[in-house]
Amino acid sequence: MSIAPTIGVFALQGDVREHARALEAAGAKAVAVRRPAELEAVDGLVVPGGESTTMWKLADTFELLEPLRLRIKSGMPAYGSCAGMIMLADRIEDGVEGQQTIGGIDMVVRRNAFGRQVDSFEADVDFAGRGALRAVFIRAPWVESVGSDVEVLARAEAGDRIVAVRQGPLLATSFHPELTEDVGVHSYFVDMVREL
Ligand SMILES: NC(=O)CC[C@H](N)C(=O)O
Repeated sequence: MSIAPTIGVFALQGDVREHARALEAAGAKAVAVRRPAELEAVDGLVVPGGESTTMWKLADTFELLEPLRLRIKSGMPAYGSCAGMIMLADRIEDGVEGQQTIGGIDMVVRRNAFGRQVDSFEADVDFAGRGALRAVFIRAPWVESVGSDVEVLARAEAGDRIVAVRQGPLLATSFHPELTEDVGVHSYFVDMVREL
């Protein structure tokens, strides 16, 4: 039996508790990450749903932005949902002026992309070929384009929109699996952390 990996949840903003619960249900030990020393101690990190502009500003103020970039550059597994997907994108569209991300995934993510049509909706998506998963979208971004090293794991809107991607140890979804009972995406991420 493998030991439970310790997975941090970026906890300066966002739906931290929901991710912690899903991670524990998927067999990990979840801890809150608010400072660089806490980041040092984790095997992987979740960046939750919330508001990416606030996350960026708080990460900068609490001197966590550079440590996050460094750990991701050195190969720490990370998973971002919704605002967290925006935070893991190398490039964003429709950000506020000067908005920065942690980066790591070679993709362009459009903020609030679905939001212009409807603020919030649910849909079944086929995640990583594992069959239908109920996906909750809340003022969600979509992935506008990806680099050649990025694997597309899920699409929505009849295949038109990329809503889940993976690049090596980095995973991102437009939707919020932490808001449903299905821990499939968190289990997939916990397995990624175990493998690395
Ligand atoms: N539910 C969410 O995480 C929404 C993301 C938000 N629209 C942002 O730009 O950060």
